[in-house]
Amino acid sequence: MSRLRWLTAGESHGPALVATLEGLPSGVPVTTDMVADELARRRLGYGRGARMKFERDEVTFLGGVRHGRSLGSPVAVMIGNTEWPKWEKVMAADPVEADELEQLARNAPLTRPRPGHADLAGMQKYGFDEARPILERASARETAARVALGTVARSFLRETAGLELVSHVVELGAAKAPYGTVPQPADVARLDADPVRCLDADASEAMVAQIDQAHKDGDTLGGVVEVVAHGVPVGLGSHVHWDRRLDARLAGALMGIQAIKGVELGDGFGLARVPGSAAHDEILATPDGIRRASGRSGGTEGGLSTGELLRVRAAMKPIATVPRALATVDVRTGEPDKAHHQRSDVCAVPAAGIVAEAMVALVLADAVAEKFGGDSVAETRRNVRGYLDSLEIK
Ligand SMILES: Cc1cc2nc3c(=O)[nH]c(=O)nc-3n(C[C@H](O)[C@H](O)[C@H](O)COP(=O)(O)O)c2cc1C
Ligand SMILES: C=C(O[C@@H]1CC(C(=O)O)=C[C@@H](OP(=O)(O)O)[C@H]1O)C(=O)O
Repeated sequence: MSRLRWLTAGESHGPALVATLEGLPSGVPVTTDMVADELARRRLGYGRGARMKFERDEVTFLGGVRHGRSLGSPVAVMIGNTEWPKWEKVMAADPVEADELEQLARNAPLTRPRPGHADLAGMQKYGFDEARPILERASARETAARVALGTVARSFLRETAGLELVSHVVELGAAKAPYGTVPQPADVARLDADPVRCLDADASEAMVAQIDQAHKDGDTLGGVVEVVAHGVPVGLGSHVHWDRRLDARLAGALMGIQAIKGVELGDGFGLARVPGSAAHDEILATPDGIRRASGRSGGTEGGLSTGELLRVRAAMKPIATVPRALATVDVRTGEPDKAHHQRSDVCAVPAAGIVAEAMVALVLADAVAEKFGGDSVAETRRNVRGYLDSLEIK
C-alpha cells in the first residue's frame, strides 16, 4: 500500500503554506530553484487574476533536503504568501482586539456566500457566521503547496524510472484542440510559452478569444487539461482491490483538485459511446516485442499500468467567483442578494494543468515507491531496472 504520505497546511492569506512529504528515499535531487521554477509555471496562464502578477511564492526548505539531495527524512517546504503584511491582523493566529479588526475593511464579514464555493456548506458545517474562515482554506492557493511536493515527486520519478510528465490544455470554454496530439517532454518550453498551454496554434488563439469574451461579459470559464506520462513501467497499481488500482488512485487525486468535476482515463467517457471492437488497444507482436495498436485505455488495464503512454484528463468547472455576481442569500438578514466578489481569475485552466501534473506525479511516485521500495534513489533505480530486465514477457 501507500508508501509516501503527504500533507499541506496553510490559508490563502496566511503567512505561508507548508507541505510535508514522508517516505521518500535519500538521494533525490531537489533544490529551491527546482521548486521555484515549477511554482512559476503554475502562476502562468492567460486569464488569471491580479494576485498571480505580484505573488512571488517564496520557497524555503525546512527539512529533509541537504546540499540539493533528499536525506530520506520527511521533506518539509514552506511557501511564503507575498500579501501577508496586509493580512497580518485579519489572519492573525492570536486574538486581536475587536475594535482594531472593525477598522479593517478587508475584515468585513462575508455573509453573502458564493455559489460554487465551499462558503455556504462550510459555514453551516463548521459553525461560522461568515465565509472567511472557510474560503481561506478552500482557496486553490493551496495548490502551490501541492506543486512544491509534485516537484520532488517528479524528480524521484525521473531518477528512478526515467519517467517524464507533460500536461496541456485540450479544451477551454467552447474552444477545443484537435484530438490525438501527444505532447512530448521536448514540447514543455513551447507549451509554457503559450498563453493557454495549448500545442495547437489555432486552438490556442480561439481559447484566448474565449477568455477575452468572458472577461468582457463579466463571466468566467473552465476547460479540460490532459496529463501524459512517458516511461511508466508496466505493473504499477494492482487489479486485486479497488484502492490499489492505479486508475482509481489517479482519478481520486485529480478530482481532489479544487474545481475539478470530471476525470477520464484515456478516452474515458468516449469509450462508452463506441462498440468494443473500437474501444480497446489490440495487442501486437512486433520486432520490438509486444506493443499496442492504439492508446485508448490511457495506459491502464484492470487497475495496472500497461507500460504504454499514461494519459488522464481532468475537467475544470468555470471559476465560481463570477464577476457578474450570482444570486445568493445574505445569511445575516435572510434576504436575497448578490454573491460576494473580490478580485478573481477569469480562467485558471492552464494553471490547473500544472497542478494536475503535480497530483499525477505524487500518485505515480507513491506507486513506484510502493512497488520497488528502496531507501536510496540508487536502490530504487536498481530495483526498477532489475524488474524490467527480468520480465518474462516483453
Ligand atoms: C489553479 C486554480 C485557480 C483557481 N482560482 C480561482 C479564483 O481565482 N477564483 C475562484 O472563485 N475560484 C478559483 N478556483 C476554483 C475554486 O477554488 C473552486 O471553484 C472552489 O474550491 C470550489 O470548487 P469545488 O466544488 O470543486 O471544490 C481556482 C482553482 C484552481 C485549480
Ligand atoms: C492565490 C491563488 O489563487 C487564488 C485562488 C482563489 C480561489 O478561490 O480558489 C481565489 C484567488 O485568490 P485571491 O483572492 O487571493 O486573489 C486566486 O488568486 C494561487 O493560485 O496562488
